[in-house]
Amino acid sequence: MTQKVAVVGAGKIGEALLSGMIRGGWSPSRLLASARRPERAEKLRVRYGVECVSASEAAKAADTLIITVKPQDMAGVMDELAADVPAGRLVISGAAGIPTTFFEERLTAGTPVVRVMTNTPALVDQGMSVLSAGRDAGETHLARAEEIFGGVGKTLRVPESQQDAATALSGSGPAYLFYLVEAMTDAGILLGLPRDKAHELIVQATIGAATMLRDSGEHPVTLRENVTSPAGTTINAIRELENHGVRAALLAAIEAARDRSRELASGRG
Ligand SMILES: NC(=O)C1=CN([C@@H]2O[C@H](COP(=O)(O)OP(=O)(O)OC[C@H]3O[C@@H](n4cnc5c(N)ncnc54)[C@H](O)[C@@H]3O)[C@@H](O)[C@H]2O)C=CC1
Ligand SMILES: O=C(O)[C@@H]1CCC=N1
Repeated sequence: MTQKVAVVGAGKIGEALLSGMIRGGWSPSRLLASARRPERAEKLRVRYGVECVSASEAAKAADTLIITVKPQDMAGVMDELAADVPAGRLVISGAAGIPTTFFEERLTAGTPVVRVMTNTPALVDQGMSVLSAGRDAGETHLARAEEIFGGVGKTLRVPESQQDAATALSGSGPAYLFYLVEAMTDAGILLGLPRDKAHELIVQATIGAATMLRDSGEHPVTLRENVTSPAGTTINAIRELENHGVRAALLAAIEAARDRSRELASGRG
């Protein structure tokens, strides 16, 4: 396949994708990157052997153009490159909130657009990428996006109406889990453990629990019940979590993330 893929906005997510594609066997000669800062471009060149060009050059050369700039920068980038995207090329947006119509309105009529919400575990090939087709994108375009994002983890197709919810759950999800690990490590400190030991205990418990969630086929409630002995230690902790409204806090937090995604869509930066 001679397809060329360009990543415009090679920050955290853009770099995760580029590095994942290279780990997955893509030749750097089939990849292009566009970064705003020259030192960033140089770093990508040295680290991955990927050629760095302007956004508009990337748009002209790529069969598939992936745009991973911040939602607030998306209008500016599209002003810069939309006219340079040849008809029929695939445009993939990795931005939170921004709907496919935003791109369709700015690109040549009929340009296929796919919206993807990935997450930072893509850096370790454990990403979760949620894909939706825009008006003019079909099976081949979704399959091409899946080929790229599937190299750095799992993919799932959803209707675009579910993208803001997916963003709140799996896009932001790693941050909530890191936050929990951080708070649980503090709890270890409170109980007198050294920080490095508390960290190690929680990280391994997290990896073990995540593996069970993925591989055991059991419902999370069953897995939790299996830990929770009658008159044991765990139920005391669960009572405190309920007393402090942790479940309600998570519902409210994830709803707030969904709402922010909607705000970004309406241009409220
Ligand atoms: N960080 C995360 O966990 C996730 C982020 N996203 C989405 O990915 C997108 C990127 O997020 P991050 O990678 O975290 O941000 P970032 O700030 O690390 O990367 C964005 C990059 O785009 C570059 N950029 C801005 N304008 C440019 C232009 N005109 N030409 C070339 N490069 C330009 C910036 O210099 C920066 O390096 C956002 O839209 C965000 O909503 C999606 C899923 C997860
Ligand atoms: O916080 C954000 O806006 C981005 C989108 C999902 C994860 N990080």
